[in-house]
Amino acid sequence: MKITKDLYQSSLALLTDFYQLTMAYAYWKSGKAEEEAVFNLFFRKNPFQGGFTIAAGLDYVIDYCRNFHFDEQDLSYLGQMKGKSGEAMFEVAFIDYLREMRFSCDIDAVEEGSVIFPNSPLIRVKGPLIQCQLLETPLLNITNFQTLIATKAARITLAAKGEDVLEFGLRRAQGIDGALAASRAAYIGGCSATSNVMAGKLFGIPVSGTHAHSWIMSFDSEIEAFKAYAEALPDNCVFLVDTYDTIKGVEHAIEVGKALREKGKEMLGVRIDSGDLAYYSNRARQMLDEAGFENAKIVASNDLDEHIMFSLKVQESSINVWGVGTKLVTAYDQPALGAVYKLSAIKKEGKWIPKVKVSQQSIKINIPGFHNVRRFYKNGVANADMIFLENGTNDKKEFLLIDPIDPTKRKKVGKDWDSEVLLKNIFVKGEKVYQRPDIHTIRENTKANLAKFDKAHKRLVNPHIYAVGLEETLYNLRTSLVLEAKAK
Ligand SMILES: Nc1ncnc2c1ncn2[C@@H]1O[C@H](COP(=O)(O)OP(=O)(O)OP(=O)(O)O)[C@@H](O)[C@H]1O
Ligand SMILES: O=P(O)(O)OC[C@H]1O[C@H](OP(=O)(O)OP(=O)(O)O)[C@H](O)[C@@H]1O
Ligand SMILES: O=C(O)c1cccnc1
Ligand SMILES: [Mg+2]
Repeated sequence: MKITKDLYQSSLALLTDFYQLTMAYAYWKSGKAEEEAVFNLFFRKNPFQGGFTIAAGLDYVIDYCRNFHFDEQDLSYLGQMKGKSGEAMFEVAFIDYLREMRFSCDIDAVEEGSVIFPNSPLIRVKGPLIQCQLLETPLLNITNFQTLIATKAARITLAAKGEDVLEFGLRRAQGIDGALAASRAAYIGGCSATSNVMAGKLFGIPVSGTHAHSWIMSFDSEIEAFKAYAEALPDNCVFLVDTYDTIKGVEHAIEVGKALREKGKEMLGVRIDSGDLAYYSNRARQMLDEAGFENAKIVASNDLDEHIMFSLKVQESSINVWGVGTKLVTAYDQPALGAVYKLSAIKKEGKWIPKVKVSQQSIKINIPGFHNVRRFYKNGVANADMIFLENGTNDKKEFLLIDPIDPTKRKKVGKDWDSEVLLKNIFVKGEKVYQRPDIHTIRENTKANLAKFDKAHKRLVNPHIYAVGLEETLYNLRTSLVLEAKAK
């Protein structure tokens, strides 16, 4: 995909918070830069008050890491930075160190399109402390947004119950980057196509589109406009019927549809963009069916989201293609996922030392150590996720999972149950070992992965909480580290 290279033609190493560089410098000065560390990227709450989250953004993360280096322009920019006293902020020897720095971390991550839950690691980075630190901001930037949008798209596609959702968000998206990443993530989440032509070109996403009111308004009458459009694009006729009067608009579409049919072409459908979408879609369906256009689709748009779509389904509307823009690509009801990136262990004299950040709020206490996630299935249905220490006691017959926030919530899973480990090897010592699936496969995986979960976790409001617990050994380690830290 090479989005970074195609868009910026340069290094993205400075796409970070300044404090990552001040820490990087201080790590280097104090001789800690090359100490080995492990960081985990995770979020604390499913977005949109939902019951699941869809991972996205790994492809960008891979490109970012592979391209990770400071080029001469970056270095001269850093070299000229001055502190308050007017002296150079960073020593020349540090700038030289950055020049030679090459990405050499191990990265394990859940694949794009995976169903994921709060507190589980999404990405685990192990490597020189300085590199792990510098990756914090860009990895969060990429993952927070794409995961959020893929999740919103998955909710919207669930509400569409198998019908096509077209992503129409470009005009309302958060800038150029936001639009491109949103179109990509929306496709991963389940949308069928985008109106964003550049996203189509860059990512290979199907592109689709109808026409706007301006097309109709540029003619003296609606019928003339439909006829001219049919003349120009006989294979792409979805007529927007609501510019003046939706019912008359459908009549005009039928008239032009009949003329098209005489030429051996078929009208694809109509689009309704205002008014009561349930009422008008049902009227349009009836009129189209009576005129022999049973296969013509009814596309609806106008500030749709999963809740309005759910309601339109309950109202038995006849909409069968959903155009969704603003509320999808801006993640309208929750503008950030809130994922974080925390140090969980550091190696001292060849030994991993687990680390916790203590907080008054137990939700903010991170999970220490070198951990991974295992998903257990019962009769093919996902049952619980276990966060466990990779080098811990994993040879038990059954595992006790303890909720990281409320330790009274516990659950047992059998070792012999079907299960899979969610973090996959992506990079080993800076070398990519992961074969990226193409974007269509990722989209299919999202659908297949969601199908493994009970519908109680997928309902739009008040979902049943899916169990994610710390394996007992890890829970005990975390508790003892917290008590130890509090005693300090
Ligand atoms: N039957 C329906 N049930 C629930 N929501 C609906 C229904 N029909 C339309 N909506 C939604 O109600 C909102 C209507 O918004 P608004 O009043 O701004 O549009 P409008 O007046 O119909 O059209 P416009 O202002 O674009 O001409 C939209 O979000 C739309 O998706
Ligand atoms: O409503 P969204 O989910 O964002 O979908 C995209 C919208 O963009 C277009 O019109 P635009 O909103 O530009 O103009 P309009 O609202 O006046 O129709 C289109 O007709 C949709 O209404
Ligand atoms: O193709 C469409 O119908 C379209 C594209 C962008 C925004 N609204 C509608
Ligand atoms: Mg609009």
